[in-house]
Amino acid sequence: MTDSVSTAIDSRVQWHTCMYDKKNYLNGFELRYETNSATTSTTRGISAQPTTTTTTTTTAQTTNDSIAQVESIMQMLHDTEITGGKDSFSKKSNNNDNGSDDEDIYYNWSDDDFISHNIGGDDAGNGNAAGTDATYIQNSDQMFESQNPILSEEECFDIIQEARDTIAQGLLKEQQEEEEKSQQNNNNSEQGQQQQQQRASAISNSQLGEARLSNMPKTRAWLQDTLQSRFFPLLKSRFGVDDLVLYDGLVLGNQAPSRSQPIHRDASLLTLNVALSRLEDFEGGGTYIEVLDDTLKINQGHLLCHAGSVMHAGVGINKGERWVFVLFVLGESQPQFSRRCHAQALECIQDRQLKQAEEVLQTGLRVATNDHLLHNTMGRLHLMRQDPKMAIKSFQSADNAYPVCQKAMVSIAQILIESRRPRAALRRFNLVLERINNRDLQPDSQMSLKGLAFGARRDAARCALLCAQYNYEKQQQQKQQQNDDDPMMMMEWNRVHLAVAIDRMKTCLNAAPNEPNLLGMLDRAEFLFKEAQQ
Ligand SMILES: O=C(O)CCC(=O)C(=O)O
Ligand SMILES: [Fe+2]
Repeated sequence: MTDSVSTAIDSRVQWHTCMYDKKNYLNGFELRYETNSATTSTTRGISAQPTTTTTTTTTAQTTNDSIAQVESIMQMLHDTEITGGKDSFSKKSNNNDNGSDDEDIYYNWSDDDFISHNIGGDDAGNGNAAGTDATYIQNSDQMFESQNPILSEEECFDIIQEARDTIAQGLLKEQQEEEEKSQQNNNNSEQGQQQQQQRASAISNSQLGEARLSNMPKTRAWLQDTLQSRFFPLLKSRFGVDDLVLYDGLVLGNQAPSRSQPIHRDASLLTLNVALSRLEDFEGGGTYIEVLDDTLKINQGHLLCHAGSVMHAGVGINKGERWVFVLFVLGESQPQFSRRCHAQALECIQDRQLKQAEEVLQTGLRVATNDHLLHNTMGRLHLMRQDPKMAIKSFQSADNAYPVCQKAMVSIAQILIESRRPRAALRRFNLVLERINNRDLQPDSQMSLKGLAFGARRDAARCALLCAQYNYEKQQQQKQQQNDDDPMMMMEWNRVHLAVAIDRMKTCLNAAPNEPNLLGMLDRAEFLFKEAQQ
């Protein structure tokens, strides 16, 4: 186990030293985005998995030794990031190469400088909204938004400018490499020339993307001062931590139309998000906070900061351009074992090293019993091993830890459908839809919520239809046999549940008019409903 984990770690360490290598770069991108990974496709994927590795479905016993090993590897990763962060971003003496002679102001932040958003879950402590590292920071159940700009218009402009150049250079480099490759293939052919023209126009359209701080020397130099004078004191004033190290940062640029990010937690203890564009520069956008089910939109130069483990997503825009500056900050004495274990487990799963993945997940759960992402991924792992019972247990733990997200409960319902238990599945879908409470039908609701609710309504209706059909057939048989067991009860069930199911199908048809499956289901449900009324 240790070997494979070490190999994976080597490749991640390498990623930090080689930021623009595309493969590793994407790898890092995925690590930054730890999403609620229990999805429908995972459930459907069961039959596609090789069966040779699925014979042992028992839970591997994690020994104290392997826990210690995993923990020491995670600690090593943390130390590497801390050292890397200090090397890249800490202030060097006489370093003022950002062209500005201004003495920066050492702000004294007070509560009045911020609007705070309570993300603490419900009164019973459910929700785990600030994540498992919350105990390390004060006010972890709050997100803070600055009342005033933290960066000047000029500073925002300069950062965007450098990010644009960095992204364009990256694209250019990529395209040159591709050109070299394709030139070898179709030297001077007409097709080759056409491709070159297409590439040239792609550059002039200034495709946006993300620029990493490691490729932005000017912004990095400017940050060495600004971190100490503005950002770290600000974070200390809000979260009471003073062993902060900037580990990584990016400038994200979106051009309309752009899609929302997946809901994720960051690879950070604390995250700073500074708006570089003015609100009037785009439509849509903002940062969606899952536990609030709300999108926070801040104006140019303003800042939003939160525990990295708060589930959130940058929202797509439908007009204009939106730039944000995101800084990922670590606490030197907080190695964040659980999120590191999760990231590691995802890599092991990707490499189909399921046993290793389980060991790492179990180690994470030892230190963070309430980490919903660890439970979710454990559920996925059980499904890959064709162990639906254990999967349901893990998804249930994920749901208990973070009932804000409905994906774990939907996964349970889907497992129950596959196990031919539509009535039990329907109860889970009902719970999901009760919790969503039609929020997805609001005009500004998130696409991900819309998608999840659409699926839950459709599948709930399908389950109700299956049960109603069963009741109907039973009633018909009993009529023939003149054996009056209790058809009234069954018809009462059909009346109540089909009415709800028909309503749900109609709601789905509003979003997907003329969808043939839904129309067929609706037809059948209306017939059964009429029969139940007689
Ligand atoms: O676009 C935003 O507001 C959020 C960006 C973000 O969450 C990220 O890049 O990790
Ligand atoms: Fe993020």
